[in-house]
Amino acid sequence: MNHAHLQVDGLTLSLGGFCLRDIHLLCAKGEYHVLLGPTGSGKTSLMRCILGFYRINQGALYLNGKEITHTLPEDRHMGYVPQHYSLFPHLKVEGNIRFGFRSGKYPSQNADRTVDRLCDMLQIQHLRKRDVRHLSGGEKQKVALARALAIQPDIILLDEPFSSIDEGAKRSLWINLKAIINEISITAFHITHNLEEAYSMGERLSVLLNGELHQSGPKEDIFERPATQEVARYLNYRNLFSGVAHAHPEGARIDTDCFSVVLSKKISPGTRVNLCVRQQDIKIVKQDNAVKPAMRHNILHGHIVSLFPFPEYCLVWFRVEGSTREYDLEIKLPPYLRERYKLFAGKQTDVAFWEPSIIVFPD
Ligand SMILES: Nc1ncnc2c1ncn2[C@@H]1O[C@H](COP(=O)(O)OP(=O)(O)OP(=O)(O)O)[C@@H](O)[C@H]1O
Repeated sequence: MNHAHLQVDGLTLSLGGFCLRDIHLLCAKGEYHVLLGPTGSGKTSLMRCILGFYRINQGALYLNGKEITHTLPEDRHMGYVPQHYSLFPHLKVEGNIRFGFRSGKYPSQNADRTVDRLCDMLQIQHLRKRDVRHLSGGEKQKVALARALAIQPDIILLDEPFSSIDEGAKRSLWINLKAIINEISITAFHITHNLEEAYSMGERLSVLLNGELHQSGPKEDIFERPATQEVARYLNYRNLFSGVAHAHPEGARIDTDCFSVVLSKKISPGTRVNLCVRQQDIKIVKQDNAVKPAMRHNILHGHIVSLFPFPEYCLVWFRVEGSTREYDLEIKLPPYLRERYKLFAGKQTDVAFWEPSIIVFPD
C-alpha cells in the first residue's frame, strides 16, 4: 500500500464538450497540495469528483488507502470550502459553523469544545452571533473554514479560497490560512489559478491544463523545471524555441531558427527538440570580461532592442545578429546592472548562458 492520503488513479470524466483525461495524482498525509491551472482547465470538476459530486467515467479514488470511488459524498468525511464560501444566509455565524452536526453523521458530543476551539484559533469568537450576510470577505472565509473543519474531516478541500478577497488583503490571509492548516495538521487540497498564491501556499503542486495533468511535484521543481512547454508557457516562461539536434563532440548541438546551443547530453541527430532558456539566467557579457568556460559554447552576438526598467528587475529585449524578428530573447537582469554595464537600446553586446538554464522538453 502507498503512503498517499489522497490518490487519484487514472480518473477520466466527460462533461459535455469537456473532459478530464487519465488524471493520476498523489497527496501525502499532512501535505498542503495546490492544484494550479487556468480558468476552464477543469480544477473545480476534479475537486467535485474527489468530493463525490460527480460520478467518474473511469479510474479510482482512494482516501487513506481505502477506495472511495463509489462512496457517497456525505460518507467521504472531507471538509469543503466552496468558491465564494456558499454560507447559509438564513443562519447566523454559529449556525453555519455547526451545520455539519445536523446530519447526525459526525460525533457531536464534543461539538461545543470543537466549535469553541476553532473560533479561538480563527479569531472569530466575536462574530458568532453575527449575520453572515454582513461579514467581510476575510471573515466569511474564516467562517467557511470553521464550518468545514468542525466535523473534524480527514482532508480539507479549498476551491479558490481567495477569489472573493481584495488583492491587497490576500497576502496576509495566505499566511494566516497556511498557519491554521499547519496547526491543525490536516491534509489540504487547494485549487487556484494564481501563480503567487500557489507558490506561497503549496508544498507540492499539480498543474492541470485543458483537462490533463501535466506535472506534479515539489513547488520548486514545477517553477524551476517545468516538464512540458505548456507548463512553461503557463508559468510565464519566455524564450521558447524549437529546433533540430545535430552531432557535437560535447553532446548535441540544437539549431533553432535564430541561433544554436550546445548541450552536454547526447540527442540523436535529426531529433526535433523544444527548449527554453530561463530569462533570469541569461548573462550580458561585459566588454573585455572573459566568459566562464561553462558558457563558452552558448554565446550569442547581437544588440539590445529595448530596455524596460522595473523596480525589481530590468527587462531587456535582445535580437540575435542576423535575425529578422523584433527580438529573440527576453532577459531579466538585476536593476543595478543597467548602470554598471552602461546598457542602452541599440547597444551591441554578447549574451551567454550555461547549460542548466536551458530546459529541454519532450517533443
Ligand atoms: N456540469 C457541466 N457540464 C458541462 N460542462 C461543464 C460542467 N461543469 C464544468 N463544465 C465545463 O468544464 C470545463 C472546466 O470547468 P471547471 O469549472 O472545472 O474549470 P476550472 O479550472 O475550475 O475553472 P475556474 O478557475 O474558472 O473555476 C469548462 O469548460 C466548463 O464550462
